[in-house]
Amino acid sequence: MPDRAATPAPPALSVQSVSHAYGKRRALDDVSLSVAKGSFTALLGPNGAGKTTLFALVTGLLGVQSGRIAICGAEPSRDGAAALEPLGLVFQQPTLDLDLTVSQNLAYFAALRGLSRRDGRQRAEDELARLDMAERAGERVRDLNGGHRRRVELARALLHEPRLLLLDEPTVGLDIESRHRIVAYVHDLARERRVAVLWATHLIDEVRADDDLVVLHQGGIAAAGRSEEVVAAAGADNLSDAFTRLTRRAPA
Ligand SMILES: Nc1ncnc2c1ncn2[C@@H]1O[C@H](COP(=O)(O)OP(=O)(O)OP(=O)(O)O)[C@@H](O)[C@H]1O
Repeated sequence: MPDRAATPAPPALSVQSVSHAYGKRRALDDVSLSVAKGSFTALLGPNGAGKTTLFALVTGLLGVQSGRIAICGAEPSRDGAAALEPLGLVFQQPTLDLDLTVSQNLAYFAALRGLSRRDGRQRAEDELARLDMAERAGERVRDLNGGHRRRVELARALLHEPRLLLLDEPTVGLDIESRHRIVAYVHDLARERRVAVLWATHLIDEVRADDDLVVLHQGGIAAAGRSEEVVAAAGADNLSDAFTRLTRRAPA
């Protein structure tokens, strides 16, 4: 009998040798990375590095041209939409219905995810409470500020208890306090609730020394590892210096 205990669980996200081109424009070139359960992995890259393209491939918005992408061991391109079930998403652009209340937005999404009304309501209450948003449940999204809207999007992404959470530049346009709050909340999610997080950003101060880090530049991986190790390997004093060194080459 094979020893099942000896088989390690697959990572929450595995990207192997993925390349992608828009016509002749190569956006990703042989990218490999993985995100383990409980890891906060920062995908750090300047504008145009390929972060959004990578997210579009992982979420199935773009078809995989070459390489392999697996979510908790299942490949959407091979296993179909069911492979996307462990995935929670916060897109770069807000996608809430402004004319619905917070609760209505969450109830709609819970139904899409197949939760019963009762479970959906309970999950929404739990996530809103964790985000200090319980008292806003009955307000129209249009009346919320940007930071509160982002918290609702985060609650929505967590309703079905995803094992892998992807966030594409989720703090763009937020004030400093709201940014810090979201950054801290998602770090806690990874550490305490063991969610695997892939956080795309171009903002260095969102990355902590003990985060896992992938530096993407011109469609390729310029460095990867524990953030403090990437800094040391680049011979830099801090992540800002390391990032400057690693992304010095001018865009092609
Ligand atoms: N639909 C498209 N058609 C053609 N080229 C594209 C398309 N989308 C992206 N690109 C190009 O692919 C490259 C990677 O873009 P991508 O949006 O993935 O980078 P990014 O790191 O997310 O940047 P940003 O932070 O500006 O969104 C860029 O050179 C971009 O111009």
